[in-house]
Amino acid sequence: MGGPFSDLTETIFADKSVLNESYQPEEILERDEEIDSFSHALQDVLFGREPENVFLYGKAGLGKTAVTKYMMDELQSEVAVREEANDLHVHQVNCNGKTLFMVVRRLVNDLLPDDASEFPKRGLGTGDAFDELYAQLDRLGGTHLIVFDEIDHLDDVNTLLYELPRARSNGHLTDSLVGIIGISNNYTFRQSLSAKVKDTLMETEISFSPYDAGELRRILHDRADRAFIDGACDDSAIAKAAALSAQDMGNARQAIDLLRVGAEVAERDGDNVVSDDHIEEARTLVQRGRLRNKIRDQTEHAQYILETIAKLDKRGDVPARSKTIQDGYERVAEAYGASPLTTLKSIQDHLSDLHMLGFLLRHERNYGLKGGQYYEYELDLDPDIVLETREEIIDAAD
Ligand SMILES: Nc1ncnc2c1ncn2[C@@H]1O[C@H](COP(=O)(O)OP(=O)(O)OP(=O)(O)O)[C@@H](O)[C@H]1O
Repeated sequence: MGGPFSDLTETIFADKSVLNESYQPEEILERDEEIDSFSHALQDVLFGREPENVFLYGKAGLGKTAVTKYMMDELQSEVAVREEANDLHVHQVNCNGKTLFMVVRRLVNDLLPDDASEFPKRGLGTGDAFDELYAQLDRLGGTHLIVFDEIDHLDDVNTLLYELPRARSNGHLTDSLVGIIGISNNYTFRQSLSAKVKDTLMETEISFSPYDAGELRRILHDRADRAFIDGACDDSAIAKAAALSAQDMGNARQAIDLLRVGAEVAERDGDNVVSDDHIEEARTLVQRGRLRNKIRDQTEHAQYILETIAKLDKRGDVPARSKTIQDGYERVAEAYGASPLTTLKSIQDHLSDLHMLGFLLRHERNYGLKGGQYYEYELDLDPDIVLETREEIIDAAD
């Protein structure tokens, strides 16, 4: 008798890692113009001059990170064979959830020699961290490109963008050159900068637009050729994954996810070719996965409220008024041993946030002759997803 794995003799994958999030494609497709502007902005690096600052804008999954990584690798190889070019150092920091001090400190710690002690978390200020950063950049010398991912999340971004580009002219840097690469999902980021920074920040802006179905098809074909053994993926499956993602934000990450999950479904079913049907099933699974993550990201009380509305939904008691939801919410919170928020207003604020985030539908009602209005709410997603996700969270906490 065979064990649980003994039936698994065949696989449709030649190299499944090609479909992983961490895979860096050797070739970037369909982004020639963006790569062109990027090379222009950075060309000074090859001549030992200070590069322009570069800001990349675009929604999720449009290739900003992949293009940046590709450009940095290409620039490194080119610098290696150019006499006029300085040594090139590339540093990367994600700004999400960090203060300016934390970001500068992170850069300092990445730059410090291995045997040096870390820059302290407490006791020194942002100015000290900048001084140490300049000292380390100069110690290493050469050209430094610093990639600030999710730069729009940084508090006090104006100080960063005022300080760093001027470090040389202000005499803080003498032996090194520095260029900033900022990545942001938010197209209005530039408008939010102070006038002083806007006027003086010399930068090239590159905006990444959503991929259309044809572009996504070519990106997926290229991946599929590497990921699958010959003939293991129908062209129509690729066209379907591309079309679905093009309709929904033109996100390449989503398209690749659909292909990977579709292939897993095919494997699970013992089919040796990935077809449209597998992609269709993958669509539901990927959507559910995304919703689960979105629910997990909510605060504890917002999750209690979602759970309450899911339970009301199962009983057929929706749409429901905020007072009804509050009553149910109090029971749910207490069942988890939490003290419920006490005011109706705080529940209404949560309901309004959850509506804005797309979890809830909101219906405006009138009191009739008395005049005045109120709202009723119901879930805009399958209540089972909410209840299952809550169970998973509780099980994991046990
Ligand atoms: N033009 C492309 N050619 C090949 N692969 C691509 C291309 N664009 C995106 N990808 C792939 O799609 C996925 C998402 O791309 P990437 O991480 O670069 O997006 P992003 O714009 O940085 O999004 P986010 O803001 O969510 O980080 C990655 O796996 C990446 O390799």
